Amino acid sequence: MTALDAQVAVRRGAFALDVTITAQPGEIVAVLGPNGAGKSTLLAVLAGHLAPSAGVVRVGERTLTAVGDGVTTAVRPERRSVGLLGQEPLVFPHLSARENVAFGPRAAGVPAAQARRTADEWLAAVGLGALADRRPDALSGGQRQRVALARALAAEPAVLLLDEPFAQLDVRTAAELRDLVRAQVRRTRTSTVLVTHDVLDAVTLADRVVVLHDGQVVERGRPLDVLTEPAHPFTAALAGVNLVVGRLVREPDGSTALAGPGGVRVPCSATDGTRAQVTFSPSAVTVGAGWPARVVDLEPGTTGVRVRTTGDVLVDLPPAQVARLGLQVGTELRLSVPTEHVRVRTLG
Ligand SMILES: Nc1ncnc2c1ncn2[C@@H]1O[C@H](COP(=O)(O)OP(=O)(O)OP(=O)(O)O)[C@@H](O)[C@H]1O
Repeated sequence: MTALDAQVAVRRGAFALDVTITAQPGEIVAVLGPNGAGKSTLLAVLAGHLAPSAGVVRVGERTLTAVGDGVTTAVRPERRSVGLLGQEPLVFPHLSARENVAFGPRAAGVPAAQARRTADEWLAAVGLGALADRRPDALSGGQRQRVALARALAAEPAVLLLDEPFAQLDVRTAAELRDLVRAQVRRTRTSTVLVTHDVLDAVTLADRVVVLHDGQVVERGRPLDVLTEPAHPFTAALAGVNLVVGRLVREPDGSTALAGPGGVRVPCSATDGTRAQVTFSPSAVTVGAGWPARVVDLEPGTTGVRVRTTGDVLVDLPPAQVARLGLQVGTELRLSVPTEHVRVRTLG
């Protein structure tokens, strides 16, 4: 099996995508980003549906796409050994599950009986051995997605592209399918790129993540590292932590704090004078003393009430405390965070 190695630039009016991405055999690399970040554009280039303005897509020794220096290589999508699993299962409605999965091997010239056997093995591998004769409309959404996964992998692609494949599934089915994808990608050692909005996909599946924002890579690394110490507001929001960028200042009592927008002052142990960012959990914020803030909105949180305050700082509070403080939009309050809950990164 071979690794994916791509360097892609796309210019489309005001939008510019610049990404380098690699995926080793059996590795799952998640591409995270908000709407319009360029995730689908990247997948379209990897799949061969879109020519980049410049760049190279290689799978092992094979060059699938090369644009630049007057050279253009563009291997057609069906010849790239790239499989795709999207939100909607890619299955033929008029074919049985077995015929759907056998389609790839048949198209590659495998004799019918052997292709059927391969299909049955794949259907067993995705837990659908007993349903091989059913057509897609007699299967549940999760089962159809299993057929689509089996179909994509039965063609033995070097690279698998996953485009939010769990988005339409209920929580339980999505969890089962994640397990299945992980197991099969590892078993077949397929280099895999997973595009998703969902942080759960990144933490449960990805070996590495690449975060895209406005077409640019704003961070990359192991999911745990990126989510523990996010460097970009989008990733901080995904990780459920506050991120404040500002300047480190000395307080009258000699301690150091980060002075951020909207009067936010987060105590932290660092040397003053430089630009820095701090991250801290909404549940670490205490109400009573500290910087002056105002309630911007309140919404139900997973463990209580999530209060958004000026400076875009989120505070998670138990409902009883919200009631006791009489919090509503516009209420003025003072906030603080114990230094030990604050991570500081100087920005130079
Ligand atoms: N066919 C197209 N023609 C022109 N511009 C396009 C086209 N498709 C996408 N765009 C633009 O390219 C940019 C990137 O879009 P893309 O669909 O790659 O983002 P995305 O990260 O996949 O977003 P989403 O999560 O909403 O699918 C956006 O500014 C979008 O408006």
